[in-house]
Amino acid sequence: MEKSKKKFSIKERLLTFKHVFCGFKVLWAEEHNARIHIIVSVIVVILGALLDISLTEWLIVLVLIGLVLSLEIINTSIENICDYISPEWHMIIKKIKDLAAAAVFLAAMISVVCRIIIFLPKLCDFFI
Ligand SMILES: Nc1ncnc2c1ncn2[C@@H]1O[C@H](COP(=O)(O)OP(=O)(O)OP(=O)(O)O)[C@@H](O)[C@H]1O
Repeated sequence: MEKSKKKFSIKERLLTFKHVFCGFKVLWAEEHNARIHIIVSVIVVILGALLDISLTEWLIVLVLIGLVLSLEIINTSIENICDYISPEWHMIIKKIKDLAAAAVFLAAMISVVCRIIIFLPKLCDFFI
């Protein structure tokens, strides 16, 4: 049925969460880089609570966690599409996968720099 003619259903909306959890399950099971991002994110949130970072700092930390994890999910999705349409080596597939990986790397590096700016002075105050 055409999407615009479908009736709105809360049950169907709730069922979409099932697909979301399947996505997270695949990510955790198949993507080792994503596991590292998730574990580091949990550590950063715990550190944020322990070091009592400000509201603005929380917003920056949380937005960057969301950005990096979302890009990792999109990267995984792109990799899967590539593997499906072209299991053999291809120059264009290489370009597509490298670009998607570069997007995750860029966000992860910006995130690392912001975390250093936010946490390093607080960690120094705490330990010194
Ligand atoms: N079919 C292909 N054709 C050309 N190059 C490929 C192909 N598959 C993988 N590559 C190259 O190998 C790299 C790693 O691809 P792979 O699919 O193994 O991702 P990965 O090891 O899971 O990487 P990531 O750490 O970004 O998740 C790609 O960035 C690309 O340069």
